[in-house]
Amino acid sequence: MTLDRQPHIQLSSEVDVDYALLPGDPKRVDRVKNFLNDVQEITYNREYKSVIGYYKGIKVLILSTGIGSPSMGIAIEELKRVGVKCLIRIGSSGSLQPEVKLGDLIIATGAVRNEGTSDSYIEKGYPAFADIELVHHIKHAAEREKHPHHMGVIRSHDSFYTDKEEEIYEYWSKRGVIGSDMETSSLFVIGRLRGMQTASILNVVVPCAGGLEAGINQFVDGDSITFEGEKKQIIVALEAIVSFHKNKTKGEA
Ligand SMILES: O=P(O)(O)O[C@H]1O[C@H](CO)[C@@H](O)[C@H]1O
Ligand SMILES: O=c1cc[nH]c(=O)[nH]1
Repeated sequence: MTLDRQPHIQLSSEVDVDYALLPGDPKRVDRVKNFLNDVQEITYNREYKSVIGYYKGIKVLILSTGIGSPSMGIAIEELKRVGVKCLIRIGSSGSLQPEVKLGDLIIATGAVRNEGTSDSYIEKGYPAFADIELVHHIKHAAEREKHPHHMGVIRSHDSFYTDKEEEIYEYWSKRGVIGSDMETSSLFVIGRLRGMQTASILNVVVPCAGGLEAGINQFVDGDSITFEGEKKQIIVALEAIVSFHKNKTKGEA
């Protein structure tokens, strides 16, 4: 794989794939493998681990993007250069509303741009919002799975441990924001600017009332509720790709 090999993700256009799932954690890439056929491990450079496989006959790339928006931004740019068209983040998140429970899924329709990476591209007035067509397919897939899910605006941030975290969470919670992560807003903004279709499905691993460290530690240790949420998030993302693809290619045959 040397032709136009990208410096960080270490992939080239030889991957020849339209769809990518983007977890943050490289370990999640291995867990997605269980849902795919004909899996091929491709690269592992820095935080970027990639595999390719097939789900119901459709070729899908899984690439981890690490923690935070700078590494997400790099991944998007390099994926664009190798020809990927459609990106779905499968991330973990905190809840900002009591009805959004551990292991529930959040389908982000938009995201508050509290990260700095998208600012290096375009002024804050530019909205971070998901591709409506993809969201439609994700919503229907989540309904078919009968898994609790919530649609709404989330907040993407750059830090966990400032002196104002409680105030910040309360501020956005009161304004109806339902969850928080670190990459969704940059995915929506940079992806849109580069003409890609993007969406984000988040598995809630930190409860609304707090307990950040405990929540993330339990998820790392394989807590059953949040691991079930992760499985559902993977199935929903893959099923959404299948129906999106069918709809796109309808009438082409
Ligand atoms: O589990 P992932 O997808 O990495 O997502 C969340 O987890 C990390 C922080 O613990 C951040 O990347 C955040 O967005
Ligand atoms: O607030 C939170 C909780 C979990 N993960 C995040 O990125 N943010």
